[in-house]
Amino acid sequence: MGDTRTADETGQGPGLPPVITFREPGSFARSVMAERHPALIQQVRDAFPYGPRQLRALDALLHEIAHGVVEPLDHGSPDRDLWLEWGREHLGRPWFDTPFLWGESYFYRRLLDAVGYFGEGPWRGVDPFAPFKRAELSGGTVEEELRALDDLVHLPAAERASALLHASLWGNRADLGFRGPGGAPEPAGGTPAGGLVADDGAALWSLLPPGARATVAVIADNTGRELIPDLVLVDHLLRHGHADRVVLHVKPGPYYVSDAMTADVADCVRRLAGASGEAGAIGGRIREAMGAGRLDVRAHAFFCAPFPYGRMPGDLREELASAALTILKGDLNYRRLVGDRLWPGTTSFTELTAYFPGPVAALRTLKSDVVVGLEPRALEELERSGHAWRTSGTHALIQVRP
Ligand SMILES: O=P(O)(O)OC[C@@]1(O)O[C@H](CO)[C@@H](O)[C@@H]1O
Repeated sequence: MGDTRTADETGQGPGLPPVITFREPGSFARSVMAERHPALIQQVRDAFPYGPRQLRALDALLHEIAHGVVEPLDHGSPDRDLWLEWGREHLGRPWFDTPFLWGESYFYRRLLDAVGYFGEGPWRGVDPFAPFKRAELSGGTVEEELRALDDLVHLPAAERASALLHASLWGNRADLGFRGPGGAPEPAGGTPAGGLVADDGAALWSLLPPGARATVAVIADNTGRELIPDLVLVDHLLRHGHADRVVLHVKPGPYYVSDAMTADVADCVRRLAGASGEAGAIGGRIREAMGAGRLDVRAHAFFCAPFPYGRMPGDLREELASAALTILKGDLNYRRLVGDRLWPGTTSFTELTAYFPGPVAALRTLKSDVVVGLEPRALEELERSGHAWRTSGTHALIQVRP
């Protein structure tokens, strides 16, 4: 069957670089659908004593991805109609023909259907990724990272601020979806292996002068080893007057394995508050800030939608417009911010994000092909390195559009 979709429907409009799909043999996106997703289905299958219904549904999803076409959500799924609309151009086609962003999002939504997350049965509301999140939170690496906070207490404020910003940035490297079979190995802990390919850290701090009574929005990404340093940074912003109020935006449901939901925020705050030393003190202050409404948690449905931020609904746009700065964490948020396309690396970050309702800072380790805003010389050097710098999580960036 020929492709009868219009340029608009495929996202391959004139003048724009192609939208990334799973089609390209050897591409990173293809490896996600061909290897990472099947491995994840297996991991979830192994982590729970599911009944025959869930097991059959997981096997069917696995088979559908490899051999079938994209099927709609189950009858009775609360958002079936919404996804019928969102998937108008993709349902009934092979999974590998869908855009990377849409197909990946829909995969996670289908996984939730398969395990009965929205169903009427006993598995309703049981996060299929909870065992992985829990193991990370109680592991030795988090323990070490919490203890390391004691070393920062005596640093001058500016140095501490910079260290905490970088901890939040590199926390994005600790991504549960990024490990295990089908995922690139997590770079060894400790110091980052690569460097920053862009560093607008100074511009970020200049947008948050102490005492400005600003609201800062943080669009969170992963829980655990990423959300903990995010919360530590939030504490610093509130404590040192860089922000008067912080709104932490999390996902309304399980997504991309380790993405933070409200329950995960609660677990991370509990983990911090239960620790000794500086970590415990930060945990106590975060609890207090939440109780006083100085740290608000929101879980807007759009954060699990398969679209770039250019399509954000009016209420979210209005909310972000009122922030002095939106800090946007992680790789997927970056893809959604600039558009999941094969942009030339030197495309202007400022121009691509001009639509965003207010000043925005992207904090992201590089874990997919999309990157913009690089200096031509830096890009040349990276390309010459022969290293998988775009996808391996060894490099990171801080990009700001004031
Ligand atoms: O948004 P995050 O947590 O930084 O990264 C999510 C991620 O691991 O998932 C996708 C592949 O599954 C990639 O685009 C990206 O690297």
